[in-house]
Amino acid sequence: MLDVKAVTRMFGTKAAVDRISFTVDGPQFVGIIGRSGAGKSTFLRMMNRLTDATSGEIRVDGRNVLALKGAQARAWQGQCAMIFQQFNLVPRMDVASNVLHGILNRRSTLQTMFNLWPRADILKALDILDRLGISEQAPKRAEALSGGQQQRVAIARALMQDPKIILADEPIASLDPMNAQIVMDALKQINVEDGRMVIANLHTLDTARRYCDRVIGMRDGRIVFDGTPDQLSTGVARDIYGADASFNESATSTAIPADATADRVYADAMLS
Ligand SMILES: Nc1ncnc2c1ncn2[C@@H]1O[C@H](COP(=O)(O)OP(=O)(O)OP(=O)(O)O)[C@@H](O)[C@H]1O
Repeated sequence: MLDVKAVTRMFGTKAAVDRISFTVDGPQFVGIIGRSGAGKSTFLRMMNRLTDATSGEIRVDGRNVLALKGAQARAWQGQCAMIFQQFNLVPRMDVASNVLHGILNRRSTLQTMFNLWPRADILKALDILDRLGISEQAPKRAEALSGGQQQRVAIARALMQDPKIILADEPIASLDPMNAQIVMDALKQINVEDGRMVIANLHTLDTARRYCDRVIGMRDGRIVFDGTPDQLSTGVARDIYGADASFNESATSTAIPADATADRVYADAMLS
């Protein structure tokens, strides 16, 4: 489904991403970890075509999305929706309109100017907000919501595009542990229930271990680990982060309570 082949991005003489290759066969939840500057954001931005690659290919269902131009590139951006650490909502606009803006590029300028949305789209937006547990926030301004709620609005806006792939660049880095867990649960739910691939840059090991099917570790633009959460030992993590023997995992933790009860509730929710 996804085939990343020798993708490189140079900034001057420095390779921010250096010939990375990997394949993902199904709709997995993939976490990318690594210290600041490892190249994680640059990779996601290339995949979404916000940044051009210097060389390489990213094939999705056989098509090299890095070669798409103009309208085709914009259509691809709709199929791999991106969510960001800082939510990127329009703060003074109501929540429902923010969600509807996910399909802005499918509408005429006139419709947009008069804020005219087809009834079916409005109902779809409300359904998505309901699914994410925030439908009662629909009429409020986005800026009036908590960070966790705003990130769920951003996820709703992404879902409005009906994307195949969701790219999440440090989606919980600005959130407290409780909201971080709610947002990660929402992403996992979308991954499992809808079969959409999620690729998330994560800054904490415990989150990667808990939510991902597969973890890719980057260091200095290269992939230095590619495996399952079980294989992500402290020694491997130390390598990825380029740390010495004093490396302490808790330094990369958001301290989301990972106790047995929370895990069980989550597993039950997934199975029901
Ligand atoms: N527009 C740019 N111009 C020049 N250098 C850049 C640019 N964007 C990124 N870089 C450099 O590329 C390297 C990778 O940056 P990138 O943001 O992808 O890393 P990251 O792993 O996402 O880190 P962080 O978690 O801090 O965002 C860094 O050395 C960064 O300084």
